[in-house]
Amino acid sequence: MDLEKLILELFAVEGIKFGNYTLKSGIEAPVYVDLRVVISYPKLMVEVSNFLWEAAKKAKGSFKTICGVPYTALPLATCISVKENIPMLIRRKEAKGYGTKKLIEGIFNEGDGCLIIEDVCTSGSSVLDTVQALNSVGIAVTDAVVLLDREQGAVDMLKYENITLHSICKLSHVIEVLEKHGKIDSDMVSKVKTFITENRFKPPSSIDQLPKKVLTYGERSELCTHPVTKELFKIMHEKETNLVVSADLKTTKEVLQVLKKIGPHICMAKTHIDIIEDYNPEFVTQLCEIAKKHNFLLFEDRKFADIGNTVKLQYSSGLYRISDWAHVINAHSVPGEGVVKGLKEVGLVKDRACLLIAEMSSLGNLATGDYTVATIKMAEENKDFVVGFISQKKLCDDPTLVHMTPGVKLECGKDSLGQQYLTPDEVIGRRGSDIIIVGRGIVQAHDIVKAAKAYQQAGYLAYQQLLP
Ligand SMILES: O=c1ccn([C@@H]2O[C@H](COP(=O)(O)O)[C@@H](O)[C@H]2O)c(=O)[nH]1
Repeated sequence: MDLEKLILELFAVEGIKFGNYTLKSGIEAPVYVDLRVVISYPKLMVEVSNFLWEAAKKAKGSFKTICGVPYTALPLATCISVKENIPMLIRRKEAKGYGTKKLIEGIFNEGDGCLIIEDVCTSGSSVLDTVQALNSVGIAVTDAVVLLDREQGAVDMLKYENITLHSICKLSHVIEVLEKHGKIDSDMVSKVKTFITENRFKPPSSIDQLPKKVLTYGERSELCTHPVTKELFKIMHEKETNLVVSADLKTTKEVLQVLKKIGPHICMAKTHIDIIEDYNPEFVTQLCEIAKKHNFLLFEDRKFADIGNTVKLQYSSGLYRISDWAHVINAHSVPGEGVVKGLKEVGLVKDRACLLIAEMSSLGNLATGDYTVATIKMAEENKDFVVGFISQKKLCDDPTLVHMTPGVKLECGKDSLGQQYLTPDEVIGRRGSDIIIVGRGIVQAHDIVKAAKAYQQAGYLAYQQLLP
């Protein structure tokens, strides 16, 4: 079967449909691709998998196994595995809560290469989720093959993560073939073409794409109009640090002791106030005194995630009265813009600031793809209060928005509960984030001052190397 015939068959079984569709992201689209239908047409499924295997021959990296992106590509990978006698791995969407708790099923050795099999790519985020799961158990991925590339940014997004995407056909070719065979008219062709160009996901800035002149923290402070970011960049510039410590300790004494010792090396201290067992208002008074003395800001990592009215109360009232002392708080965007509006009603008059959680460091988290894109938009539309992101990389080029990255240690790795660590050099130097957030790497160190200095130096050096 040639490619043209394959496209016509996929259209005939309604794997590709035209009309008005609302996509998962809420975007209205004139075309809908749902290749789940192929499992009902075994011969077609075999044809699709043959095409995928042909594309796999273009892979530059070597691979010993293949892995289909769940769920639609699982049967396609199975067909290839059986026909080509190549071992397969299965990625569980959630690690089992019982038995072996494996995230990746199948036999492999650390360092093995794996080829990703996918049916359709839009932003590439589903492929990336599978890559991350494989990487977390030591499997390397360099290439992915996909039947249909919707041409909405997946190639660039994956390239940014060092994955080469090989597609069998692109959406623009599909519509040309269908028009040629009288299946759709020219109006539909131009609608789909417009849709493709207007709905492209942009990859985050990589180091090669950073503006030629990287602004210094001092210059960024000058550009900021929000008092918190103005102050934060000024502190970072003056103290020569992009380090935030996460003081995740259970007693007021421990938190205060740590901050007294490492205060000179940080630009901000992050708390989880509800971890503290002997909380009292006097603690906050002392916290503020230390912050003032050592010139750092306070960030309560409360991760608000409720309707506007509730977060307003949680922020202003209760035992902790967070808005009275925390310069910065953060929120999930999952409830919609109401969460920002509610927090803003409390925080704006006090010159407080909010970060939106656009990405997370933990394995298998859902803050990816369209969710991250929508979160960036929410931040950009609320810049009077939202001053940046919790993210794993730089997400937008606006120098007045700050990117803060948790999950940092001097060596890459993970903990037993899904936390994933990147190095300061990777986070600041390669991924273009502004701030490293370090918890256990410092507070559980034998010598916390020595550890804080090491993180301060590593983070700041990575930043300096970006400067012209
Ligand atoms: O995606 C996220 C968001 C927040 N955190 C928080 O950062 C620290 C990290 O602590 P480590 O000891 O360095 O792992 C912790 O307070 C988390 O709640 C995160 O890790 N990932």
